[in-house]
Amino acid sequence: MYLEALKKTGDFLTLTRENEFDLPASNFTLDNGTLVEVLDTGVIQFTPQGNTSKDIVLSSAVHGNETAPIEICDQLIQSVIKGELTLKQRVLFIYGNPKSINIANRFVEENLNRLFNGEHAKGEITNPERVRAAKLETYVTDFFTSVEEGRYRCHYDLHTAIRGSKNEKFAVYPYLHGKPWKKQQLQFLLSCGVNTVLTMRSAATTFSYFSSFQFGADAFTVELGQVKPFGENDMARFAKTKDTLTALISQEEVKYRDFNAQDFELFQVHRTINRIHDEFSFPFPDSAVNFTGFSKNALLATDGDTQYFAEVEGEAIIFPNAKVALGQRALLTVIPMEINEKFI
Ligand SMILES: O=C(O)CCC(=O)N[C@@H](CCC(=O)O)C(=O)O
Ligand SMILES: [Zn+2]
Repeated sequence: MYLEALKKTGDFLTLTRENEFDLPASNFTLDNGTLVEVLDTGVIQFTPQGNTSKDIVLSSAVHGNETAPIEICDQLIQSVIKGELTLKQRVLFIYGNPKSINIANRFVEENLNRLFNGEHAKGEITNPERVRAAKLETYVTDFFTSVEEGRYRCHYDLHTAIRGSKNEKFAVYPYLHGKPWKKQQLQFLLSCGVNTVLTMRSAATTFSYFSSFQFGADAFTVELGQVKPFGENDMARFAKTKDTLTALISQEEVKYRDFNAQDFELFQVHRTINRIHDEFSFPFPDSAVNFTGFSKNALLATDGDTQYFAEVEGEAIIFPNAKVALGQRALLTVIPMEINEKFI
């Protein structure tokens, strides 16, 4: 069995990579009383001894080539198992797509982050990502619902972006269906080094939307920088994120700075452009970074015979990707947004 090696090294990432699709469940208890439960490959749950008030999900490798978040979670998991970091809260760590880590690709057959909130079960298709999405939904559901109601829930799904970005770190706030946005969450993000937030205006099939919508968790997709292979991440650039996550899981209550609207750049999604045709292109080069703004009426994308033009002065591009599967999101555009009374 793998437990003896895991207890010694804390290296759950290697264990996950050696078992791309399945790993038998097992558990053990650390000297400090924390229960460690391996639920599956890439899924490990920690329950500290004594009272806890928060249920925290930290996911990475939903896209396998986004390595910096994987390295951050690897460091956190290792220090917990080695007894160097004592938890004060329940935590579920998830490496989303182990096989895609090994092949250093965004996904194996289908983008995992388009399969949550039940999307994995639609249609006749079966593939590794659909199977995994169903399992991950179950693990998260059990994690949030196996304890008494009313506890605090959050889920930070950590990513890095394909392109460079004017604003290096930014977070996607899933659509809240009219519920208020939380200033305290902006403060948490700022402490992570993330001062830029995009608010979504519609439901999605992302992992963060799933936890937000189904469980009322404070949930975000957090973009921490640009995609790089293992060994090429400058981990100093992620120190604030790692320190803030460490505090979140190892303290009873974390104090953030007082809220100041000027610390943030907020955007709202203006529109989503899906790729419908094989012939889909952007007029800008691959070097064009996220948050590049366009003049009103400038061409943004061409899909078959349809041309999309900027509708608003300064409309800015996020996640342009002309190679997505047909029917999927090829571009988001955003416009600035004020912090108003809908933030509490
Ligand atoms: O850089 C890119 O093109 C994609 C980076 C990435 O994986 N972003 C997430 C955002 C999810 C969300 O909208 O909350 C994704 O596309 O899945
Ligand atoms: Zn990603």
